[in-house]
Amino acid sequence: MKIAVLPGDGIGPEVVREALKVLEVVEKKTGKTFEKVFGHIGGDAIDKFGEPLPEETKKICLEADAIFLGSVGGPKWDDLPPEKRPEIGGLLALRKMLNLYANIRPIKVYRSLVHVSPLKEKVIGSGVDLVTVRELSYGVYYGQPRGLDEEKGFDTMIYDRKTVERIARTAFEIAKNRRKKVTSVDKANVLYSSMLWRKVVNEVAREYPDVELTHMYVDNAAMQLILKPSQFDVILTTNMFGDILSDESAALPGSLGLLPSASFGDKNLYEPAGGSAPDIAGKNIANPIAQILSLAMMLEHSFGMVEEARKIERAVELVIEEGYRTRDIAEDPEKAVSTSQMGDLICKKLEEIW
Ligand SMILES: NC(=O)C1=CN([C@@H]2O[C@H](COP(=O)(O)OP(=O)(O)OC[C@H]3O[C@@H](n4cnc5c(N)ncnc54)[C@H](O)[C@@H]3O)[C@@H](O)[C@H]2O)C=CC1
Ligand SMILES: CC(C)CC(=O)C(=O)O
Ligand SMILES: [Mg+2]
Repeated sequence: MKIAVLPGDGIGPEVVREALKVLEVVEKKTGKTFEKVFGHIGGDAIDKFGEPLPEETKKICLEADAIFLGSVGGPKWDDLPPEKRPEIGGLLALRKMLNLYANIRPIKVYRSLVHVSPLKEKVIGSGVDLVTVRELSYGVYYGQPRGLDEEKGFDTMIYDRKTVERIARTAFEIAKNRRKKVTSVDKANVLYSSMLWRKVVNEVAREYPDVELTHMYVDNAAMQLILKPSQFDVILTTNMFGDILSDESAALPGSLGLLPSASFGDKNLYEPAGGSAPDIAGKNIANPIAQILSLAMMLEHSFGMVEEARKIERAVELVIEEGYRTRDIAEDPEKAVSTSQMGDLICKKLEEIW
């Protein structure tokens, strides 16, 4: 069992370190060992190799059974030409290389965090448990032609039938095992690519008569997520809309530091939904939970370790229930625990409940 570990930039190395501590507990308890091969991506790789996705990193990823990533980017590299930047030349290039077509971002609001949410208790307390299924390898982040000069910048949003069918099936399959509701989010009143999206999603829906499908325009969906988040079960959407709406969904429990993700393709990749958080990097205050829950998703989806994944989720929930908080979710920042303390607390709890 080989894992490519790419900590990346900003808070990436800090939160990956905590997740690997949790993996150590799993190894100790199960007697299974994972080979971890570390690689460089993003700004970290630019500084070391002069490019955001070096050949060595590609090789490490292709030889691994799963990829575990922190995050990339930061102000230091923002002025590089587009294709050399950590985000486009690093992360997006890696996603394309691995054909990562589906990005799964589940979010739950823990009961003990209801009051941390910026929303009123009567809105958030009614039960929020949703998953964004985001198309990850096409759409406006990849469409050609695209270009930039002093006078003009342009991108192209393209979706073809095959791509929409594939991600729609992923969403319906996930919904089958949940509350059986898919909300497909598009902008089919304006965008041609969304018109095709909606048509194809309707066709795929016929294969899943037990799953209820509704369509929603993205502007309304952004509002409904805040107004009545409990109406959503599975949100099926495009690359850019999913990027935006999933960050918004992280605001429901109160922090991006709680939102994990799994991306499925030729190889699976696991990373928190948030970025490198340069505003808090290097201070040992970032929330490691998104990275730790991404680890749980990796154990479940890449290594079939479902029980172990549930145990990690339970340990996280119990530590939160006991009142421990990193600064992003703390009512009183003075009482917040650090990144490494939160990692230790989760490890200790995991050992206790194993
Ligand atoms: N997957 C990736 O590697 C991503 C990379 N980025 C890159 O990250 C850099 C910063 O981008 P931003 O727009 O600021 O997005 P961001 O997601 O890094 O941060 C947004 C806000 O959420 C907070 N936050 C994020 N993760 C947190 C955590 N674990 N604990 C506590 N607070 C957390 C940050 O402190 C910040 O206030 C940019 O270079 C951007 O391109 C952005 C999104 C995803
Ligand atoms: C480089 C970005 C597209 C990453 C991002 O914001 C995301 O995947 O959520
Ligand atoms: Mg994003």
